[in-house]
Amino acid sequence: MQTERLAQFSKFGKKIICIARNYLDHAKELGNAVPSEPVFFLKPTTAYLQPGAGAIKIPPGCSNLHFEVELGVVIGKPGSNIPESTALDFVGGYTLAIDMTARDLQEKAKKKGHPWSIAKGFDTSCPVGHFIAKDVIKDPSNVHLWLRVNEESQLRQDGNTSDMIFKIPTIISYISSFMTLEEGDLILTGTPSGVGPVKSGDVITAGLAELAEIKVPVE
Ligand SMILES: O=C([O-])CC(=O)C(=O)O
Ligand SMILES: [Mg+2]
Repeated sequence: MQTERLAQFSKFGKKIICIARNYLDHAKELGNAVPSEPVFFLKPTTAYLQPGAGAIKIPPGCSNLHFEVELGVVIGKPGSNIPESTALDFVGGYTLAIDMTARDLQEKAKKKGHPWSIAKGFDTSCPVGHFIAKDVIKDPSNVHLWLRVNEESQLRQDGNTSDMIFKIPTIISYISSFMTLEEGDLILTGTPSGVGPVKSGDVITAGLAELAEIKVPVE
């Protein structure tokens, strides 16, 4: 049964494709230009940190590790050159994901024009929640995304997918014009503002409205 197979998306290891700068406030907070078409990068599947599977491990040489809470879209069937009009048919479900980023290593790479592979793709850089069946999220372009550090009363990230610059159909259509999407691929749709650093001993709690919540320690 497809739902059972998709529920294992983070174990059968397909692509993790991440959209960058998809929220105006986040592009601004890091001083980045607002993109005129989607910008994306990849994480290896070894970046997955399964729910409850332990801690985020700070990569070597990183002293500024940032969290980025994001809505993850799990692809349900293969496709390439997918038109926007049918793109949502390729969505198999959703998940909550954190795009952990070694911000200092990313800044260094940006300055040199180097790829972001280490900054974004180190082991444990993609903590995920459980699979959320497609019909549970009726409107993926209106979902509350939030993130808290430790027991702080103030949320660090408190956004809504309604603020995405490029919506899910555009993202799927654009990616699939270059790369065939496969069942079990995960697309991270970008982070809202409020990204910031965590250190060893912190605990990140993040959620998608009341639909999903994950608690991940940093080590
Ligand atoms: O590192 C960044 O700011 C790009 C990114 O992943 C995002 O916007 O979600
Ligand atoms: Mg991100």
